Amino acid sequence: MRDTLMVAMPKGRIYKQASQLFREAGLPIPDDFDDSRKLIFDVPDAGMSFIMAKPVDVPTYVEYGVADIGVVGKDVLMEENKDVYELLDLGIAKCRMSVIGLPDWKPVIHPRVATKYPNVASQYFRERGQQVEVIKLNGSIELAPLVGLADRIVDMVETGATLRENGLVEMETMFDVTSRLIANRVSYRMKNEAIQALCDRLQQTLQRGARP
Ligand SMILES: Nc1ncnc2c1ncn2[C@@H]1O[C@H](COP(=O)(O)OP(=O)(O)OP(=O)(O)O)[C@@H](O)[C@H]1O
Ligand SMILES: O=P(O)(O)OC[C@H]1O[C@H](OP(=O)(O)OP(=O)(O)O)[C@H](O)[C@@H]1O
Repeated sequence: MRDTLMVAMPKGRIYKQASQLFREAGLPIPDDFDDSRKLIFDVPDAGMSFIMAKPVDVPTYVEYGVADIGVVGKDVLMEENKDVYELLDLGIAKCRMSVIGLPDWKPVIHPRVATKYPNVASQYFRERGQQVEVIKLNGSIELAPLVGLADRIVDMVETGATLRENGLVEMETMFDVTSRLIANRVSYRMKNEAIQALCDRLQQTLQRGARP
């Protein structure tokens, strides 16, 4: 097995906060990674390499052991349901998963629910004994109730700006979301010392309150 610790980082909105947290923990991600189009970065001094993945793909890279550890939102972790260890709540990229609708929405027998998270949504309504038809979309989810594609949506809310600007309301908060550190099951055993050391450094940084 490789000695280098391979870390799957999500591109996009989590990356900025995750890379800042890693740096605060003394794990040297060079600044020039931030604006680069490169997908693999080696940091030999730290014995680490980073791969830049689409957020939804991070659990896949970790499950297959291409990456030993990864950073991913709890939303994606629940939706993808991969066979990985969840090691640490990093407390970054905070938002929430909610059921959203138009303010004048009236209950219907078999509502249509549009979402990027069909597994999470299906499970949520199933557990509540509510029969719904889940429609998978890939973005601009708030559009669906506005144009009559769906009665409700399940989506992320952070500032609430998207809801306000589109005249939608949060009907139920399903769960809070932050980013998590995850590990491949075999790597966790074979590289336990290195993974545990990294985990400890991140945890100490979080406890120092350097991060939210
Ligand atoms: N306001 C927000 N909306 C959506 N996700 C958020 C928000 N704030 C934090 N997050 C976190 O960021 C992750 C999504 O990051 P990002 O938007 O960069 O990726 P993405 O969903 O692949 O985006 P896109 O498909 O638009 O490129 C989510 O999994 C979630 O954990
Ligand atoms: O509460 P807010 O701060 O407005 O954030 C929530 C919005 O941000 C996300 O969309 P994103 O920007 O990722 O675009 P998308 O619609 O293409 O997924 C999410 O899907 C909401 O639409």
